Amino acid sequence: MNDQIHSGGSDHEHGALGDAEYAEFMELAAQEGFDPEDVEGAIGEAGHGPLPALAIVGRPNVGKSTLVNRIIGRREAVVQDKPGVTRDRVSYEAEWAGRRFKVVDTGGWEQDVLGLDASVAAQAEYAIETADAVVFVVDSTVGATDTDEAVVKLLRRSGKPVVLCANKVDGQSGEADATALWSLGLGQPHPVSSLHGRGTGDMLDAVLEALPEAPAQSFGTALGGPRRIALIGRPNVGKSSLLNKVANEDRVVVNEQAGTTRDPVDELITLGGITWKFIDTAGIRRRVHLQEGADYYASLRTAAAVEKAEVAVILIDSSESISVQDQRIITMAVEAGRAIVVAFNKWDTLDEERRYYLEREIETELAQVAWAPRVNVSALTGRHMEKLVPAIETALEGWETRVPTGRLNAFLGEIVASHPHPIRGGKQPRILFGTQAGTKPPRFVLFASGFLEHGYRRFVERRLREEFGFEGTPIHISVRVREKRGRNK
Ligand SMILES: Nc1nc2c(ncn2[C@@H]2O[C@H](COP(=O)(O)OP(=O)(O)OP(=O)(O)O)[C@@H](O)[C@H]2O)c(=O)[nH]1
Ligand SMILES: Nc1nc2c(ncn2[C@@H]2O[C@H](COP(=O)(O)OP(=O)(O)OP(=O)(O)O)[C@@H](O)[C@H]2O)c(=O)[nH]1
Repeated sequence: MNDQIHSGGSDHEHGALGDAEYAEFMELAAQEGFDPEDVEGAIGEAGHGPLPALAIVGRPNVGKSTLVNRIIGRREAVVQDKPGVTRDRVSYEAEWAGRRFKVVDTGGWEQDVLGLDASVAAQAEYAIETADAVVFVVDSTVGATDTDEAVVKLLRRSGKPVVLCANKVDGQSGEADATALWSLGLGQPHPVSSLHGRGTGDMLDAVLEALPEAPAQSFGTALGGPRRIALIGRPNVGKSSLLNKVANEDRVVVNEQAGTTRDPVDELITLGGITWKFIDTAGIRRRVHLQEGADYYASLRTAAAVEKAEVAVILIDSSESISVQDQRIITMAVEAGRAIVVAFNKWDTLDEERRYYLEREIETELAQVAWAPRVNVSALTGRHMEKLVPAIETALEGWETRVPTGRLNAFLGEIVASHPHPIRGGKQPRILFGTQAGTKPPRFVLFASGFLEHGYRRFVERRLREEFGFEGTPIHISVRVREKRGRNK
């Protein structure tokens, strides 16, 4: 029998809405003919804070991707891209028994470039760094291998809760193979068939027990610790130099082996009178790269740093053309929903001509973050270092901005009146009302009488930015259509 993974949103999250605001909003939605449960679900979905993260770890071919697909409730393979390339997207939202969490997929990563053990160790390391709990998948038809044993050591050392998935137990006869995995010393093996869904429900129940309600690294609040910055960019753009410059001291370069547990990698640095936490500075300072798979490790580190940060400072080498790799890094930060500052380094090297071309490149290549504050700096000369902190503050401010529902609806009413959606098939879809259900980054839910075209959504986003700021932050807009109950987008 198949376990039913999606159980529907039945929790009572109000998102960023206050109690009175929420009650008023629900009344409005009911008047307009929306199903209250659907509206509540939409607000809960858009309004949630950072979700706890569950990583799926295991050797190649044990069935990680199949399991991820099953958990997130999708039939097609998650990972169609070739391994070896930076994967821009590694986490997916999932829900089980009314609880939401992120699933971090470590399948399909770079197995040809790295040796098997190195690749699996890197996955495990990434998972340990970013996850709140881990599902360790073993192919029970094969049994525990040396590679599996090595991963177990890493997982044990991390202290993170681990749920052992004995996969490929497609029927009763496989149960004995699962039982044999007690030998790994990770506690009870959960017999599962990711392919058919057998046992996944019981395993997910165990996962929910292991997974904290909120991530260990919840976003800084007024009371929380220092704001967290990820300083990211492709190799050689000047990350170490910039870090040294802002910290005003020379640092020891640390040589690290991937797959070893590291000592503190984050660093507190006081800038502009405020203490900030720079994430994974060890990775930044690391100079001696492994020859093979260096890009792979670099991108894993970047992804991990972005996961843990609130704001990403993306460093670009302005002396060189903006590359696909720069764009991938930007996409990673945007998709993770982080506040973003773009810093153009090595400004001291620019002549008139390069400056001209750089402006053109920015227009064409960096359109996806046209809203991010830009600073032109030189880690070498110290040029404009003092502009970094204000830019970071601006981005964080945009990231945290919340527009009250009343004000938002006045604004939506105006744009609907002045710029109605084009008529399609004799009908004119209208935005009826909306609310900003979440912040960090801002998340809006619009309720409409019909499908809103992509171009119109873009227009609404542009107008939202003009009206309310949101500098330096991605914005999420989801749309609920009245006729189609329970459908998003
Ligand atoms: N019989 C059986 N086969 C399974 C099960 N889960 C996965 N498989 C098969 O095992 C193979 C590998 O599955 P994937 O999900 O791609 O494995 P992976 O661990 O993500 O592999 P990498 O992406 O290489 O790391 C596929 O042919 C799956 O169909 C299962 O529960 N039972
Ligand atoms: N002219 C100039 N050179 C710079 C500047 N910032 C860094 N560099 C040089 O660029 C090179 C790379 O700098 P790093 O700080 O090592 O770059 P990184 O991004 O940390 O590099 P990885 O460790 O490979 O990721 C070094 O030779 C620096 O001296 C700058 O503002 N101007």
